[in-house]
Amino acid sequence: MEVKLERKDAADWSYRGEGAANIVLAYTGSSPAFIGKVTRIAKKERNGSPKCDSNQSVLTEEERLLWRDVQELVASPTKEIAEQIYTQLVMSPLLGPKHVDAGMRVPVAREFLECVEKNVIKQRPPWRVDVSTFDMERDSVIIMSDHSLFPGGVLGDGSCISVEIKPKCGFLPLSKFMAEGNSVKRSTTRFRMHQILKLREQEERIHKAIKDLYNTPQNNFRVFLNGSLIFGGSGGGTEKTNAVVGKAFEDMLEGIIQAEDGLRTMSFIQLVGETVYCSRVLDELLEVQKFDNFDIEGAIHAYYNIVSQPCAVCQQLDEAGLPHRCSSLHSIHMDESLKIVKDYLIAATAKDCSLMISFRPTEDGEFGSPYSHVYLQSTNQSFNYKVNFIDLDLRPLKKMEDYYELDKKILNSYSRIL
Ligand SMILES: O=P(O)(O)O[C@@H]1[C@@H](OP(=O)(O)O)[C@H](OP(=O)(O)O)[C@H](O)[C@H](OP(=O)(O)O)[C@H]1OP(=O)(O)O
Ligand SMILES: Nc1ncnc2c1ncn2[C@@H]1O[C@H](COP(=O)(O)OP(=O)(O)OP(=O)(O)O)[C@@H](O)[C@H]1O
Ligand SMILES: [Zn+2]
Repeated sequence: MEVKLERKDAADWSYRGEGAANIVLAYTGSSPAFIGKVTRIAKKERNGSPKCDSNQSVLTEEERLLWRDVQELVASPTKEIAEQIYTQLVMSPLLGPKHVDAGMRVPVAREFLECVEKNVIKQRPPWRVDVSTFDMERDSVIIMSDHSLFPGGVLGDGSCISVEIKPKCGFLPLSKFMAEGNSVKRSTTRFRMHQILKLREQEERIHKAIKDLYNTPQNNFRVFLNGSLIFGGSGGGTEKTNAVVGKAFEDMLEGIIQAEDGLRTMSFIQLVGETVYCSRVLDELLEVQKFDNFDIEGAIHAYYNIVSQPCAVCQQLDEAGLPHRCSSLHSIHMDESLKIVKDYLIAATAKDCSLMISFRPTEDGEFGSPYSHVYLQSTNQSFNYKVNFIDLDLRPLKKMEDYYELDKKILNSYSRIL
């Protein structure tokens, strides 16, 4: 596409949401090229380095080794291109191309980014504004389909309702490289244990705002009606939102779920459950999450092999006199280390991505729709649905050290409540 987003285009983009690394804006203008699209713009830490430093070379030497069988990724001249190629060539074949949209890159003027940043600042959660801002060094952004809508927009009176689910890790690790003292990992999910740590850190930080913890469903579940958030927070975490609750949510479902007052929310939840089940999309995701079959307690040793540094973990375990079987991981072939870490990082992407599932009531006599169908027995209704994975970003190799530290922190915090 031969367009560049300039300052004059900024007014056509409105805030949709954000995570730790990107801000997402929805198009509200009238250019046919952008109708039904969102843009995903990289952020950088305020007063710090970008989440992805655009001045750094795209991949480090070790990362180029790790991804050597994906030549296009290794040869990517910019981070945006690398991200897009990773989604397209690594994650999409694993999760199914039908459910993955790598988007397209569109050049942007710095003035566009500056102007959009000013326009949306009031809608951003203050705690995200405090830590991150737009990365003004970027010269392109990703444009992709708005997965909370069906292409072609809202049909007739038919509304489109979407849910966003961040499932996180769906299996319990079995790796023999996990320390005996950490056996709780075999029976309790990381998600559950991590919530305890987050709650503790949150409590320590914002004691006075404790009631927000009850009122907001973090970043694991959101609902959009015709592209507007109606349940859940827009920026992740525990911020207050304008989204509706309880009775108001029930009322909003009126045009979509044909159930009696008071029963629509339950039917809607049934619809989501049924779709997740029959699309089998979580099974596909789980398979990719299971690429992590050494657990971070095993994979970290392969990481030290790759970066050719003495293993800080073995050193600590030895100094503490803790028995472990990890030394054997330092005598494996380099190719094996590369495979362990590559698979771990692919699994990390799959453990953090989200799913967007959109529904619209099936039109009478509709034939040849490219979308799948689901039948909601409780209301005798049929819906078209589509499923998309979002946020399939490449993890930097260096993050292996953070993963190991966070794992320890989660276990320490959990052991305090046992
Ligand atoms: O480590 P986790 O499980 O806390 O996941 C991080 C997410 O936290 P949450 O889902 O809220 O627990 C975190 O999400 P939030 O900032 O909490 O919205 C990010 O998605 C982070 O990814 P990135 O490395 O910044 O691209 C995620 O980091 P990765 O582990 O996926 O690298
Ligand atoms: N293609 C899309 N269509 C509709 N909404 C989207 C799309 N992509 C992202 N969003 C919305 O924007 C939010 C932020 O996007 P995304 O998860 O990609 O950000 P991120 O910073 O990469 O997240 P993370 O914190 O996991 O790193 C999503 O939670 C979702 O609500
Ligand atoms: Zn080691």
